[in-house]
Amino acid sequence: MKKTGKEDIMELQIALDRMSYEQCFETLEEVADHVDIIEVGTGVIKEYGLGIVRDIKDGYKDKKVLADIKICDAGRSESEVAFSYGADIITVMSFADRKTIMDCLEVAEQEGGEVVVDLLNHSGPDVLEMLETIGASSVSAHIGKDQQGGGASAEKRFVGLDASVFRIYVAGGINEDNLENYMSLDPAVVIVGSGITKAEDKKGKAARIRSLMG
Ligand SMILES: O=C(CO)[C@H](O)[C@H](O)COP(=O)(O)O
Repeated sequence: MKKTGKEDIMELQIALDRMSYEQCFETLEEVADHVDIIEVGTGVIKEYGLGIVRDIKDGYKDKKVLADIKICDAGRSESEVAFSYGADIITVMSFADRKTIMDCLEVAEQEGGEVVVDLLNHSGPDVLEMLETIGASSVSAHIGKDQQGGGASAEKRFVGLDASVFRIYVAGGINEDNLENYMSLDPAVVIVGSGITKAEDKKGKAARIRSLMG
């Protein structure tokens, strides 16, 4: 998949994290109409296995499903397995070996899928240059759960990240009140987890965030 430009419509990705199998489906029943991509979170996959990715894809065939498997080694086999369970998109960490990331990209190309390189804690100019060189087109400007509240803005944390080079996903404690802070990165995809899943009215919250995205 190649990078996208400003002509594309910004997409909303719901992140299903720290939830039971049943809660994932209950949440999707409420919010699916308002989201483009369903992320099956790392912890959910650790608890229920990749079978839940298959079950969600079976239930929501018209949505893209991202398996947030955060690959850091054995890129070829890990990505082959995730795609075989119906994932449309997988994740690999930017600190992984260049070969690991390249193998993920190669498998995705064969499968018609997408690889998002997660920039968590590792996003310097050398990293971005390497990713561009090897043909990675999607990256996630991700502020991790344990980094949130640190004060640094998304723009300051991801200096040099260019939306004309990469299809940018933004993630990390995003909600309707702070969404604006991430817009300077010119994202193609906004990832929201707890900002929707912890709300009383999840459907309303997803609709509101979607409307704020323009
Ligand atoms: O790991 C993630 C993305 O890679 C999380 O799913 C993402 O940070 C969204 O969750 P939250 O909005 O609750 O921070």
